[in-house]
Amino acid sequence: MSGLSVGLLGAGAVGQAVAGALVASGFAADILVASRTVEQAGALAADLDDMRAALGSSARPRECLPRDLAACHALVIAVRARFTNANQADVRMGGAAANAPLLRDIARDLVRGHPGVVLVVTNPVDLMTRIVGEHAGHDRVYGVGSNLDSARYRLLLAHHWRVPSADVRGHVIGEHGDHAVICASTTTVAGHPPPAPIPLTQIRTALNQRPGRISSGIGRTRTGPAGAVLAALRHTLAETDGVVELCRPWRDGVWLGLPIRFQAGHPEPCLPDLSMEETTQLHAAAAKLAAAFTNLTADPKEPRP
Ligand SMILES: NC(=O)c1ccc[n+]([C@@H]2O[C@H](COP(=O)([O-])OP(=O)(O)OC[C@H]3O[C@@H](n4cnc5c(N)ncnc54)[C@H](O)[C@@H]3O)[C@@H](O)[C@H]2O)c1
Repeated sequence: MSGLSVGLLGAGAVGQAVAGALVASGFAADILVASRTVEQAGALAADLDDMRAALGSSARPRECLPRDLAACHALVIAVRARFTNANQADVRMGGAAANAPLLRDIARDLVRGHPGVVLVVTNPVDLMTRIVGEHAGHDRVYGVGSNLDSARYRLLLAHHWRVPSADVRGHVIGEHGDHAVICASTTTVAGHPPPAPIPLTQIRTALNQRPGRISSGIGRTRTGPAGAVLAALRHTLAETDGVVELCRPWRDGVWLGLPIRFQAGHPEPCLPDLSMEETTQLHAAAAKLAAAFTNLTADPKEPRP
């Protein structure tokens, strides 16, 4: 058990799964939960306490007000504004207008001056992470999403080739959404080029359909994202060295998913060599995110930082 404290804002599906993973893994000593209401936060803290007692874990979960998250080593933002998502395609973008003002307020009230790492989960995560990073003027803000896409990609390929998923190396970068870029040209299996061409269309379709398939069966995706948050915490808080795909600033101020190499918590982007097609796709993702961000900030309700 480390002496780390992790603050969680948002006690919904993802927040619950992240909190459960934190208690079960023993990653953090203190787990602080805040949400839209103190009742929600208190209910999750009580449920986590039951888990802690059943497991004999020494983690200390407790509810708090959002302002009490200010001193945590890491703050995980998994809130979602109330809205109905009418998007059939580009589903994550459907939350942009509703979530942006909420994230801007959180950036101003909680993230500005926060001493620790800040992980943003709220979708569309590349836009929301940029809002938080820019409005707070905080340089340790990361968005979680491309590492989940990458984990799913490696898993799908491992199933396809019937190899252990740990043998598959490869990244999904760019947007955590419809403009995700599969880095097929640098994907390897057990350190070698793939045994056969990657069935890109099939894999892309499976990646696109996976969240919807999970949500239609169990309501929301939750434990997959929780795993991605925990992996991000381990790297950003210097518990593990290695590469993880997270949303960070790229070119011209655009934030998108990139492989980041962490050494003792220090981040260094490490973009692999891209084929011409992958380069074109990454630029298209950046152009889409830049335009979407401009649209959001052009809204008079969403002033520029
Ligand atoms: N980046 C990823 O990989 C990924 C994966 C899954 C979900 N998500 C996103 O994460 C977000 C959360 O998803 P969910 O399924 O947990 O949603 P949810 O609706 O189940 O939970 C959202 C929680 O946020 C709380 N909340 C709302 N406004 C708040 C405020 N002002 N202060 C504090 N808490 C507030 C709500 O009370 C609720 O508990 C969504 O935007 C979702 O799209 C991202």
